[in-house]
Amino acid sequence: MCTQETFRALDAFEARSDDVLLASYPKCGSNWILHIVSELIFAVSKKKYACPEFPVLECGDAEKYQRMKLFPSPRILTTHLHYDKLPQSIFKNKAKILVIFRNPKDTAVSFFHFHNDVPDIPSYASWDEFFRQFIKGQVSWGSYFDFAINWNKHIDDENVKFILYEDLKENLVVGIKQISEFLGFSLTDEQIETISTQSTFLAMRANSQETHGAIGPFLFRKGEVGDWKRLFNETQNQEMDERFKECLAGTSLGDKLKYEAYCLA
Ligand SMILES: Nc1ncnc2c1ncn2[C@@H]1O[C@H](COP(=O)(O)OS(=O)(=O)O)[C@@H](OP(=O)(O)O)[C@H]1O
Repeated sequence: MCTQETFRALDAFEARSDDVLLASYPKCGSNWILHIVSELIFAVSKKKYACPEFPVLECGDAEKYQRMKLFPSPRILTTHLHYDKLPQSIFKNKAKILVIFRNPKDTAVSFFHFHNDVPDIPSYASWDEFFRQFIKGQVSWGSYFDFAINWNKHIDDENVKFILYEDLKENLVVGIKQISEFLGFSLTDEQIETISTQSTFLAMRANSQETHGAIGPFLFRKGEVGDWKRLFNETQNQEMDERFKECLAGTSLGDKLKYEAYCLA
């Protein structure tokens, strides 16, 4: 899905100031935010947002970026690339960036199920095997913690807004309002309510075959906070807690992730 040619071509990708980039480690909720931002754009422009390309910026053939030059604005781009691998034009041209984070334990569990549920991607022998690789950062798109450490340095950057999956679960209306304000949109409370109703897990899962094809039900699997409790054993909990402490405790992002609330049993 990410060839060397595509990566080389990506370096020359020309971002626009009205592009919206959704940056996240895999399984942190990028399809959720993509849906919300698409609906916000629809509410303000009355034009259904349709992306003719697979939305993940780094996936696809090397000619993809040429074709993308023809897309009307605003374009929504998603990426799982680490900060230092993003094309420079995103920063130079001041595209808006939403960075989506989710607690590392639920992220790992979601990632494991995705690998083992979806027929066309490699599966792991067991959860224990996946956990070992996840902690070492030897999974697709690398280490969750490296991704987080890099983004933590940019949490206060202009044109960047961090969103927490768990905050959205707690209060979707407030979350959508914040995203809308960050993007400079002005919507009524009623419009925000409508988008919120269409963006719940149940609503998105019910539509998932239509919106995402056969992969839909795997992508919209459970949508819960705390699912990690079913898979993590005591040693794995300790290992993840240690890693969090080493990498993120006391940082701005570490505080924002509310690890105590969401990751301690
Ligand atoms: N509306 C809504 N509400 C709550 N949770 C939601 C929603 N939409 C997607 N999800 C959950 O997000 C997880 C998938 O993350 P991504 O979309 O980032 O996956 S991917 O990396 O692009 O494959 C995956 O998490 P798990 O269910 O825990 O596996 C999805 O269910």
